[in-house]
Amino acid sequence: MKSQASTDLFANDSQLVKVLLPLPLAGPYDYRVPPGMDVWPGRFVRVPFGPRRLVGVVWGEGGDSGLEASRIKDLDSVLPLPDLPQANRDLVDWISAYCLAPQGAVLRMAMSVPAVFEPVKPITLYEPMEELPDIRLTAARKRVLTVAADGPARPASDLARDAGVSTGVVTGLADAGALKRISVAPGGYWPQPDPDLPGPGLSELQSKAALEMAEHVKARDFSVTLLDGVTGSGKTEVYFEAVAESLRQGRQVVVLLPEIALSTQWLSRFERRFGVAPAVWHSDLTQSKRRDSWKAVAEGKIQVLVGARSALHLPFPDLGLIVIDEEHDQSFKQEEGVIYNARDMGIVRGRLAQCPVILASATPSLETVVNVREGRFHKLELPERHGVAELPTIELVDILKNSLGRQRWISPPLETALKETLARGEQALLFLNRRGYAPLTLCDGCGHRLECPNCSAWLVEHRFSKRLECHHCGYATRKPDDCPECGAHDSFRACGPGVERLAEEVELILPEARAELVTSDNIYGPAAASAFVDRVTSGETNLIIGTQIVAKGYHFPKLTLVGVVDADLGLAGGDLRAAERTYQLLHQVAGRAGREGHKGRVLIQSANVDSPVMEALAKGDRDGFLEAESNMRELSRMPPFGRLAALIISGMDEVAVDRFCGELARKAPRMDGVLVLGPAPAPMALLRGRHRRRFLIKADKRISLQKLIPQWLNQVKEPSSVRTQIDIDPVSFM
Ligand SMILES: Nc1ncnc2c1ncn2[C@@H]1O[C@H](COP(=O)(O)OP(=O)(O)OP(=O)(O)O)[C@@H](O)[C@H]1O
Ligand SMILES: [Zn+2]
Repeated sequence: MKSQASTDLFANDSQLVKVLLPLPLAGPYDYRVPPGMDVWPGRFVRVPFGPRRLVGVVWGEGGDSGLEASRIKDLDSVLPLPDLPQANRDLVDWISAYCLAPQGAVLRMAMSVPAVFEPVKPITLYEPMEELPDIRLTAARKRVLTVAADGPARPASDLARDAGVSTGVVTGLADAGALKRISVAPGGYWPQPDPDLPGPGLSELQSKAALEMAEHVKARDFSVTLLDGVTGSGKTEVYFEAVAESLRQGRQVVVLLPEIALSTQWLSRFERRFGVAPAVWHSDLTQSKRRDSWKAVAEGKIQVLVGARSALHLPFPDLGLIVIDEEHDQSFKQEEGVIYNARDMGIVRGRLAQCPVILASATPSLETVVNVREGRFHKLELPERHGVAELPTIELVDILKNSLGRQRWISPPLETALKETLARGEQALLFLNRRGYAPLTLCDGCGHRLECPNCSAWLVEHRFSKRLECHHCGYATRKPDDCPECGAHDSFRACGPGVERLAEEVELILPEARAELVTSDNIYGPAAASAFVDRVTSGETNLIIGTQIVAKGYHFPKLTLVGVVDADLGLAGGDLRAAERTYQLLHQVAGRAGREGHKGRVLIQSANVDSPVMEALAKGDRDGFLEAESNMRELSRMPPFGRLAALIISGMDEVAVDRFCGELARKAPRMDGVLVLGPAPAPMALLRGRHRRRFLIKADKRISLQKLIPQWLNQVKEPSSVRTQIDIDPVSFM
């Protein structure tokens, strides 16, 4: 096989290569390179696979598969695409080995856009003629010509939109010879961000942090830096300077953000700093947009891309910087398919690509804090809010003492604070991390609870959509008139609050408030998110009632009060990180208050006001809290001081699942430094109709779970009706 650099021809024309296909297969397959075809590792190739033709990636030299020569098939063709870069291929191998996922399943994440690999139809663009023919010019036509005059060749639809005319006007101008038609391969238009536009004047501390990060970028070497700054300290503005430095170096940047589809304020801030919007990557994009973006990344035309965790797998040929914003966020963990953590794999990607990684957070994860403490990561601190803004005061409201009225969830102190805030013309946020009207509906007659038929979960009432929904599998049904258990009529009672029910209470106590519900049910894409931002900024909305989607990132100058309705919600499950996560979420949401000029106030309603997490929140003692958490984890040898993995065994046939679990339990590794817990029914013992059992494997740091687990699983044959999922470093214990 030829390497990209060398052009030596092999004497043997029938050389073999390994090709990895984006299928959940263990490894690559051998193929023969037909005479005259030129391939090397990283090339995208089309190959026969059974009756199908599939696109895969040349992974290396073949020939050790032991297959008979006659059974090895020829490569079909080479695709006219840039190579999948070495760092991406290394990342596939790394994730596969670390997460114990089939290589092909990992590759599929890098090839998630099928349209990239299909032949493309050219599209027509329009640009002005050098000389205008003598034609009749209507106002509409003039507008189109003005728009076309400044800018690149564009599709008719773009010109029509910018000129405020129909596309017919554009094509009419082309027919009349006033615009030139050019036919090009689709690819989109990628304006380049300008690093040298004047940024905001940074404070001394901000500049110091920015300079240091820029130095890491200049070094063109792997490093990890935690940008640890309080909410509203300007972390974004500061890491933008590292982005600017990478742009000056002519190298690409990827920024991972949770909930990118909702981050309209981030996008406009980027545009203010760099003159143009960045490329974005998330699941809301159309197929053609995804195809264009994928290709533009591969061709180096996209300089800065911001996206959800899947952006990590895009084929950046020359990555100069990786930023992981809100690094502590649990949504970086992918829980389906290949189970991996994009924060951790982002760091691996940085090492493989030899580029710096910046982690930004006001509430860094314990893992990251320990990595800083042990000297593996650098740390830069921004201990103050930008400008005159101060951190808000945080008060706990003991709901055991401030008894709530029947069917009421807003305590008297919170009610008073809300009234005062709105009366001053300021804004408030009521936070309750629960969608819908009520989390539980039960029959007053017999106590029967409405449950999902496919999951171990209660059905959640949604009054606006007039349905009962399962938040785990999406099952939805109308609320029955009669109890299916005892037949009582109209006997259902809603138990507990969701945000919809809170909105009802707000209407009762604050009828004048201009309240708005913000949950993933009503704000689900960029357009809805930016309309929401506009309503708050303009003051049309003065009271936000929202779930965790409003907890982070937003910056509303007049928002001065945050009320947390039920601070204990996240503590219920009691898993390893329940307290840490609660701290992070509540601190983030508290951080929305008082971000500009007006002092902020936060009221946290809890039945556990004496718990360490609530006390730490009220005192603003993040480091003390983390220290105590860290000590506890160290004592119990839990991550990051020990290793943890979970096995989730599931299937439709409960007996088969239990039998398989029993066999696994008998073969479970018994050795020093390893503890296997389970099998136990998962908290979600039934999910989408599948019965689920869990094993937890806890081990000392010196032990490789990547060796131990396959050795264990290989001793027991998995029945075809059962599925085993491996979750290394689990964050969800459901
Ligand atoms: N030097 C500066 N000059 C002007 N505006 C600034 C400066 N630094 C920060 N800001 C503004 O202050 C606000 C808060 O900054 P930013 O959102 O970057 O903070 P953050 O640290 O990311 O906060 P959070 O963690 O709460 O999201 C933004 O509106 C930002 O534009
Ligand atoms: Zn369900």
